Amino acid sequence: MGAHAAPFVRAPPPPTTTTTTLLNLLWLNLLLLVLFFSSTTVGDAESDANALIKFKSSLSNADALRSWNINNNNNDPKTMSPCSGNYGNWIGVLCSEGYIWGLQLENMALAGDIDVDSLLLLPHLRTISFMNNNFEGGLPDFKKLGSLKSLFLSHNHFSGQIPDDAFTGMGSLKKLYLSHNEFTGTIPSSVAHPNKLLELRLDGNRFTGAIPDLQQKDLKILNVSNNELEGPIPPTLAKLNPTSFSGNKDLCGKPLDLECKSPAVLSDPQKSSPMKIILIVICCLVALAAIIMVLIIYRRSSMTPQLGSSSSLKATGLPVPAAVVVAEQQQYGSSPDMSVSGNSKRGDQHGKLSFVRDDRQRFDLQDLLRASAEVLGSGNFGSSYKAVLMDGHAVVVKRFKHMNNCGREEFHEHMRRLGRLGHPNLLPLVAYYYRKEEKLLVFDYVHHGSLASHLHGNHSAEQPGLDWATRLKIVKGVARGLFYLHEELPSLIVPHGHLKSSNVLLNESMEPLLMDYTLVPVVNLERAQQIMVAYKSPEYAQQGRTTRKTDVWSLGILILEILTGKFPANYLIAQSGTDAAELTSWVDSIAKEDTARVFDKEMGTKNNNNNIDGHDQVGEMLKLLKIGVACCEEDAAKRWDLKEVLQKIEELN
Ligand SMILES: Nc1ncnc2c1ncn2[C@@H]1O[C@H](COP(=O)(O)OP(=O)(O)OP(=O)(O)O)[C@@H](O)[C@H]1O
Repeated sequence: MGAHAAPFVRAPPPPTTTTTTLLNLLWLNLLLLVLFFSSTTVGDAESDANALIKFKSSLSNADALRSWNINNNNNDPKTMSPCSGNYGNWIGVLCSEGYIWGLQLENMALAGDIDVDSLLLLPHLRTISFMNNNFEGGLPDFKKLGSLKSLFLSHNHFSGQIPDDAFTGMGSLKKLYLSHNEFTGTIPSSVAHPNKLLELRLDGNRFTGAIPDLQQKDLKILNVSNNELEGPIPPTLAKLNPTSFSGNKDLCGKPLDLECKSPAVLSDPQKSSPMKIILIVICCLVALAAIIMVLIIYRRSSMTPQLGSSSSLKATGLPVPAAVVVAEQQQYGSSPDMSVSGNSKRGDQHGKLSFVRDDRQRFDLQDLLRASAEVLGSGNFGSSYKAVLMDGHAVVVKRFKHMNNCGREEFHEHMRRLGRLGHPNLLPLVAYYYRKEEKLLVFDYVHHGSLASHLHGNHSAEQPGLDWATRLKIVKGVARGLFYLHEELPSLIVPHGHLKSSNVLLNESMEPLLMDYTLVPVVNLERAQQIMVAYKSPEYAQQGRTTRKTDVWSLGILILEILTGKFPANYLIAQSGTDAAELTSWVDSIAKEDTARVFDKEMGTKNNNNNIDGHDQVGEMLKLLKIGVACCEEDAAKRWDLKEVLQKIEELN
């Protein structure tokens, strides 16, 4: 018997008085420790819950916060506490390891007072979003929350002058969104204080005066458009996009094409007043002409019958664009009901789309339905339509039919979570519409089509075959987008879940954009198991489970498809829930293939001798092939993790 097994077989010697005392002390300490920890966790949860209840009590319309309730009807201790680990039991509460780190109370028609003092009782709170509500009055005193990292207050009715020191001491603030409120007066100079500021949005208010001298080096997004600002743009902002400054009274300097007048001219009232009067008269005339034009256009459009209204307008519903009806009739043989009833209780009332992004122009379902539309295709979840809005902007509306097991709040929450994501290789969600039986998700239209069509479609001058450099760029972009999803969504087992070549779109510079990502939590499980790529993985086939490495496996299949130009066998049999064995043998056949024949001929093969970059192209292609095969390792435990895969892909030339 091994030495360390001895205590279990040999009876311990009778304890002496000293050992008994020591043992008792040890037990006491242990007990105290356990009591201390349990009391702090319970205590924390309790005080967090109380803080939130206090916060809620100052709101005047908090119907949406019904789940914020300590005396929960069913007395379920889990839902009586705001957090369980990383999961928020109460709506809009973002949790990490049992602590509240964020409040995301958007689109909830909230109004009343924002009681910042009660939020002070949440020591881990770092991000607050009250976007798209009905809050009014002056800016609450958020500077009390000195460790806040993000503050999103856009699309409310906050008004009045913001105190100049409103953001003093908020050294950790990275994102500040105050767009589309009714703030007046000058922009507080304290916005220049948070030196970590990355994003500042003040557009759509009535700020006057000059833009303060923002010195933040890392400022990535600044938008002060559509205010009443004037004067020179600080030189530190000269490299930003001119649209960030458009729609103001009298801004000048770079990046605008307007030179600033010399101070002498500006300060001489004698010289400037006649000029000003002439300008004001011209502006009034232009505004009058514009109003008349708008009225004429409005009258005309209201007299024109709506497209498709006769075929599908229901008592509470909305019409379908005629183009869609015709296209769908051709596709299905009959016209499916595309009308969307507006009988829900909240943000989606009256056919309203819920926007998850602040940087997009708003439109509603009516605009979509009035738009010229075309059916793009019919996927496994439903159909996708392209709609060109009145301003020429093209969007894609995707109908999802297999999400009806997902509750309203769960869905809203998930969509808001998707709305927070932002990466150059992710197709961003713009807006969504919730109805029990079907959901609409709105994305930007991407002109260059999908990777699948580039790899397997007919090639022409407009769409030539993809060369090696482009394929490598695509692989890198896909891996980066996927890694970002994994980093941002640590609590999800399969952050993408449906990675395949038809779900990778290409923009005009051939950068890949991932789409149909992060849908596993809202798609009905049965449907997900039938069609989603994650459920075709070897681990799901063998053990009935997916893991964090399941997306790595899908990436492997995609890499092999990109390199060989061959379509993975079992995707051809859509919806059949085929077993993973087919894909495994597809991978095996590629791994065993003669290297001279395995690569898609269309990408050409250059070696050291004729490659101007001095890179051995075939050598690099072989390295990527090895990475692809390694990602497809059947045993998930042995499979590389995504970080490792990304590192290896980034090393390729
Ligand atoms: N935002 C977009 N821009 C351009 N084309 C798009 C966009 N979204 C989808 N498409 C195209 O519309 C077609 C239908 O897409 P959809 O996502 O409905 O089906 P799928 O990707 O083929 O299958 P699945 O439902 O399994 O994802 C595809 O050809 C796709 O490339």
